[in-house]
Order: sequence, then structure tokens, then C-alpha cells
Amino acid sequence: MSSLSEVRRVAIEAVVQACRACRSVFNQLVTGETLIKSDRSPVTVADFSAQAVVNRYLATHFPDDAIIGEESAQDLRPDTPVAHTLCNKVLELTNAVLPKPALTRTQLLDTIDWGALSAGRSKRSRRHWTLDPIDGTKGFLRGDQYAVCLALIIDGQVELGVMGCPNLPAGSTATTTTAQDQLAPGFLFIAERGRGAFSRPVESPDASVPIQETPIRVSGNTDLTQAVVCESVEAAHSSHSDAQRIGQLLGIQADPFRMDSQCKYACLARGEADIYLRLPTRADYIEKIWDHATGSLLVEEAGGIVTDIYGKPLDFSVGSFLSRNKGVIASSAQLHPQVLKAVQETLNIE
Ligand SMILES: Nc1ncnc2c1ncn2[C@@H]1O[C@H](COP(=O)(O)OS(=O)(=O)O)[C@@H](OP(=O)(O)O)[C@H]1O
Ligand SMILES: [Mg+2]
Ligand SMILES: [Mg+2]
Ligand SMILES: [Mg+2]
Repeated sequence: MSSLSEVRRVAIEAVVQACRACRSVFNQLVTGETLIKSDRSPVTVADFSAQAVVNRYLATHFPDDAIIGEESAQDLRPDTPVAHTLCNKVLELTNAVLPKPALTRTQLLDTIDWGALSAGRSKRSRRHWTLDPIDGTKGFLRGDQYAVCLALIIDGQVELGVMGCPNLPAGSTATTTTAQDQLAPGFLFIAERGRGAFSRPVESPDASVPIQETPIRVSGNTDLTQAVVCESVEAAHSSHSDAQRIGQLLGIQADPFRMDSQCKYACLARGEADIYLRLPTRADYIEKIWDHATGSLLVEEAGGIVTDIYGKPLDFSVGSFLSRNKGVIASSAQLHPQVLKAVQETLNIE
């Protein structure tokens, strides 16, 4: 079994290279190659490339580990000109960042589906990874925030989380990303259970200078009137109207800070926002583990608390879905009880 430092090193390298693939897609072809999946969310060449890159690292270094990743190669497999063109783009981009030898088309497809193809591993193993190759696909396509999110789950607990946020600027709650932010290296966050949360640039601006990790902490703010709430850009993903009523009840003055992806958890973890609300918009929506595993550990290790709207911890022990939870409330430990109370009063939860 590999040491935790080796696992951490490989996970970071995988996410850094996946961020590189995403950036190169954005610079080369962003919206042109968008296709619509059955859930109608945009899936890009970057999603596939980033999943191939991370899976390739994990399969090479930890061949016995299971992986639950968001994407599948189903849209790339058909023997049609459209699928071939798309697949060739993904192959080119993936091979541009992976160490040699280059993947063949079949290897690429099987690497993207590495988790699903060997699902039996998850039954034998106590540990598995979860990957969101691009969280905040819509943010990515707009040139705003998105995150490559990888987490290691052992016995149902998230033990390691690595999040690459290529467009995230340093400590600013600006809602749109400037051209300058897109040129900057962005930030990478690492959380290890019991060992804290850290931030570093995704890449060093100068290859001869070693990259430094900086510990991060949630905000110490106890004045709710000054609190900053972050929420999804997409009103379909989190109820903006319920959040507004909760904000009023808490006496929060500032407008909500809307940002795509798990970058919201990162902003909370580094003390830039105080509260993250994800409030159900539909009774039947169940959150996926890859949308929360990395971010929730990051906030907890930075001193915060993450629960669902019932006040229950997120339960990562039941497969791909957070089927025992509804919504998310994350904040510093000091603010969490008041925020939870306001959420429950507003949503009529006993
Ligand atoms: N109805 C509903 N409710 C809650 N969440 C949903 C819903 N539909 C989709 N999703 C998931 O939301 C992920 C995007 O996260 P955010 O909402 O934080 O960002 S954004 O505002 O959509 O940009 C997004 O992740 P990606 O697909 O990786 O972008 C989805 O898995
Ligand atoms: Mg998606
Ligand atoms: Mg996601
Ligand atoms: Mg995604």
C-alpha cells in the first residue's frame, strides 16, 4: 500500500495536469465543441480530457483502487463522424499533457471509463476515488470559475481532497473572471483529514522556484450583518429565493456572492466568504458525491462545518449519491448553529 504522502503527490500531479488540459481546451476551442448530454448539461472536450488525465494517473499508480467519476465515454464510442472528430480532439489534448507513451483511441476510451469498467474493485476495496473532471461546466464555458475535484474516500469518509481552480483569482470576491485571471496560474487546494487545508498556485510562474503551500482557515467573523453568503450561479441548482429569505432573517446586508462550482467551498475555506448555501430546488434531486467530496473536506479541515439542511453531516458511504442528505449548509463553526436555525425556520423543517 502506498504511503499517504505518495497518494497526495500523485493526486496533486493528476489534478495539475488535468487543469493544464482544461486550460488548453479553453484557449483552443471552448464553445465550438460543446455537445448536449441526455441531462442537457454541456459536456466539453475538456471534461473528457480531464477525466482521462486523472484516471490515467490513478490507474497507473493505484491499479487496485476504484474510481467513481462523473463522465462516461459513451458519447465518444459510436462509429460516427461526429464521435470520431470529438474523440480525436480529446485524444490530442489528453496526450499533450500525459507522460509518454501516447494513449491509443481504445486506451483513451477505456481510461475515461476506467472506473465503470472495473466497478468490481469498489466491492473488494475499502477505498475509492471520486472525480469531477470539471465541476461548474457552465462556468468553464463562460470563462468564469470551474474546478477539477478529486477526493479519496476510505470506509465512507473523505480522507484526501485536491481541487484545482485555474481561473480563481487571489482573495477577491469578484463574480466575473478577467482576462488577467485567466492568464494567472489559479489556485490549487489540498485537504487531508486531520492534517489541515492548504492553498498553492496550480503551477509555478517560474519553474525554478519551488511551489509553497500555505495553510488556510475559515473566516473568524462572528458578525452576521457583515457575513458574505455564496451560492450557485444557476438558480436551478440552489434556490436563490430561499437564500434571500434566510439572509434577511439573519440580518445579512451584502448581496449574495454567486460563483460556479466547488470554488465556493474554496472561498469559504480561505476565509473570503462566510456561508455557503445549497438549497434544494426540487424534492427529487439527489446530490452527487463528486460535487461535494473535495469541497466539504476542504472546509472542515479549514475549521468549518458542513451539514445538510437537517444538520446531518454529508454521508459519503452510500455510493455515487448523497442519498441520505438534502442540500448543503457550510460555514465557520461559530456561525453554523445560527445559519442552520434560520434555514430550518425558513424551510419549515421541524
Ligand atoms: N437541480 C440541481 N440541484 C443541485 N445541483 C445540480 C442540479 N443539477 C445539476 N447540479 C450539479 O451542480 C453542479 C454545478 O455546481 P454549482 O451549482 O455549484 O455551480 S453552477 O452555479 O451550476 O455553475 C453540476 O456539476 P457539473 O455538471 O460538474 O458542472 C451538477 O452536478
Ligand atoms: Mg455535470
Ligand atoms: Mg459537478
Ligand atoms: Mg462536472
